Amino acid sequence: MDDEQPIPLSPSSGMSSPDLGDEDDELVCGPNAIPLGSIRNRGNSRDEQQHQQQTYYDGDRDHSSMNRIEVPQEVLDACKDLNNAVNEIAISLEENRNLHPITITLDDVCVRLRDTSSVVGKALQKSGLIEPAKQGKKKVLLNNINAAIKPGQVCAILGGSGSGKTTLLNTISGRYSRAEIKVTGGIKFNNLKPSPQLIRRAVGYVMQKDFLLPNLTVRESLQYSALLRLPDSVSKAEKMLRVENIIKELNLKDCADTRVGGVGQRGISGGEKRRLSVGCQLLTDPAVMFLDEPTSGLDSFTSFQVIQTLSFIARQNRTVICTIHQPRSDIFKLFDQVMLLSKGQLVYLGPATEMVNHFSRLNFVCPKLENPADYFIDICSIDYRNQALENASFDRLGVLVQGYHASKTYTDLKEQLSTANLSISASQDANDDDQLAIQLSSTELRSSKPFYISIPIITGRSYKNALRDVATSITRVSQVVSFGIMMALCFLRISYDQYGVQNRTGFLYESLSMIFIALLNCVALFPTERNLFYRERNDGLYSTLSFFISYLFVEVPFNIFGSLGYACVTYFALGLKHEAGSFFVFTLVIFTLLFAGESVGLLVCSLFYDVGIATTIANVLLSLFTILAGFFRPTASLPHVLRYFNYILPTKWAAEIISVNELRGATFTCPGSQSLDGNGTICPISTGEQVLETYSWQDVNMTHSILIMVSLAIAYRIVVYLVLKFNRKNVVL
Ligand SMILES: Nc1ncnc2c1ncn2[C@@H]1O[C@H](COP(=O)(O)OP(=O)(O)OP(=O)(O)O)[C@@H](O)[C@H]1O
Repeated sequence: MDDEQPIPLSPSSGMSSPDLGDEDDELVCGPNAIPLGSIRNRGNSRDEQQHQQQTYYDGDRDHSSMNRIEVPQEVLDACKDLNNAVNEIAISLEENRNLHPITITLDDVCVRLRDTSSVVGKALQKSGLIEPAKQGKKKVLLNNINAAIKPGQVCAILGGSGSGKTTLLNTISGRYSRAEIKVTGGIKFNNLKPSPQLIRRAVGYVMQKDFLLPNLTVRESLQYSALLRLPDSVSKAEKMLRVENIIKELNLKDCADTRVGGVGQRGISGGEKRRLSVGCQLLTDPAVMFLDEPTSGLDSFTSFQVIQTLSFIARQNRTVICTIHQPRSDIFKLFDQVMLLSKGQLVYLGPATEMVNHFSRLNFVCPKLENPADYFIDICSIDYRNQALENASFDRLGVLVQGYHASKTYTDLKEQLSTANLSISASQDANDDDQLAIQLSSTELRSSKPFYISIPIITGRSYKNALRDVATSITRVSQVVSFGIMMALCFLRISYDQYGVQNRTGFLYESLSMIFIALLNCVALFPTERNLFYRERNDGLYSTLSFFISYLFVEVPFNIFGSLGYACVTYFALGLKHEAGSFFVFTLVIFTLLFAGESVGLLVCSLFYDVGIATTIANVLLSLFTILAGFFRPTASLPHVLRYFNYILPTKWAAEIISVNELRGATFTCPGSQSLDGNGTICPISTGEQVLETYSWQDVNMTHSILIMVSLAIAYRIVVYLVLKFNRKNVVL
């Protein structure tokens, strides 16, 4: 490996930008002095390294003297020392980089959907009232897959839509729900049968979609990823060095300090995003990499570059498996092995270069000018346009599968698998996990970081991402404050006459809208963080609790600023009760409403992946929250079911607290026509208690209600935590 020559990552990289091993683009002094890739490419001789440094320094001195700038000898010495230290780390990292090659074998692997229909569902299906669910049919997703996938090669899983590519990739990488899917047969890594949990911790998996934080740069994304993925035994300097190395190896140098970008925000290109996602996984130097549709959504040139990158990383003794829809012909040539699937069956597994001959032997000759990948996928696909075409395509598939089973490639493979089987136990053994773990390097096996380490990292990352987006951050706080300004303009200087009664209750009711504002904010901002969290939790980087607490750390300050801003703007402009205690209670209620609204937002976003569905459901819920708060219909007059429901609404408690807070002890006048007697003596409402009585709030115990409101807000958040932790159904893998 040490003698490997660099492979240009793109056709252009060799021309316009320097190659991986290019001397000129390396810094001599600084944290990224000698990237690992370039050391490997040059060989590991320290003398050679020192010689190169000396040459550079000599050159530098000449240059300095040309410009008549005297660099003090101590500075040069210090620089040299620093550089040597960095090189020492780089060389030791490289020497420790001991990738253990992994061969993956699949032995009669079958994947079926479990019957997860409920008792009611089954009864309805039986009665014919509803269509039988796919699960109810125990659908076979993959049928008797046998394979051996070797290191140092790119194995591409090809097939039409729905042929089972992603299912196969997820099955091999241990990313499936046991409750939904039943896997039989042997999935072995170096003839060991590790548990899906160990596989998930050991392999790199790049999903179809890139989940990255839009306001971080490429370098920062990798740095945070390194801090989360690499074990604490690796020093921070080493982690950063790995990042620089990945930037270089994946040709991300030009965009290293560019923000990733997101919806409506310019950032790096789609291909660079893909490479960044690959880079995040490569940080732990995994011996096995899985990639689901790494070229999806990319133009053909960028797709080519991405597959070239995969070819490059596979040559570092890695086992690289990717699914791909329809590769163009020059991409097809980059694959070493191809697995062709149709309807969950293996139609071919072998070298890409052998495919044309194999299918020709079966009388399926690829036309000269046609892309072989297109041709092979076409002949395997099932044509459902009419019964005759469907039957014909199933017959053709039968011939292709039989032809593959009769081929020498298949016979050799079966022989290889049966020999391997003799030496291992048929069932998964805990020992296999231990043995495979020994074969993997210490950095390769990811383990969940304790919360006291992960929380500061995730929180720092979220803050950076949130504060960089100045417009969103300002909007987040100013939305609440702006609403306060609007309220202040509408209800400016509320008097203590009869109009003041209505204006007060109107303003207090409107203040409950805080719950909506928080919800809308959450639905707009949380999904990006959630998707990254799902991905990183799947990678086993940290726990739900760490994410949950770090989200609180980011959210609570925004809510504090927002509630204080709203209270300051409205309280004095409207002339509400001039008491410090009342101001504090009002602010606390607003804060709790924001917190509860955010909880509802988090809850629906955790339950429903689709933002549209989440928003609709949350809006319906929140309308109920405000309608049932008590301003329209007192709790006591509600039907029984709604009354109990009412008790678990923070808005009910918030409404009575802010009303009692403002109205208890208040007195109202009724000048002139506002009075019942016409001369201002008998007022329709003369005390705040009278107003409270109309809502049945006259006996409210403030301490009691505040405690319930705060407890409910906390309880909502705990429900959010439990849903985030246990509901993994909508998690996109
Ligand atoms: N959890 C599941 N529940 C129901 N059906 C499933 C499930 N997982 C996979 N399938 C079905 O299995 C088949 C294979 O799906 P898979 O996603 O593996 O196909 P694919 O080849 O990756 O397709 P595409 O290229 O369109 O992504 C499809 O018919 C799909 O509907």
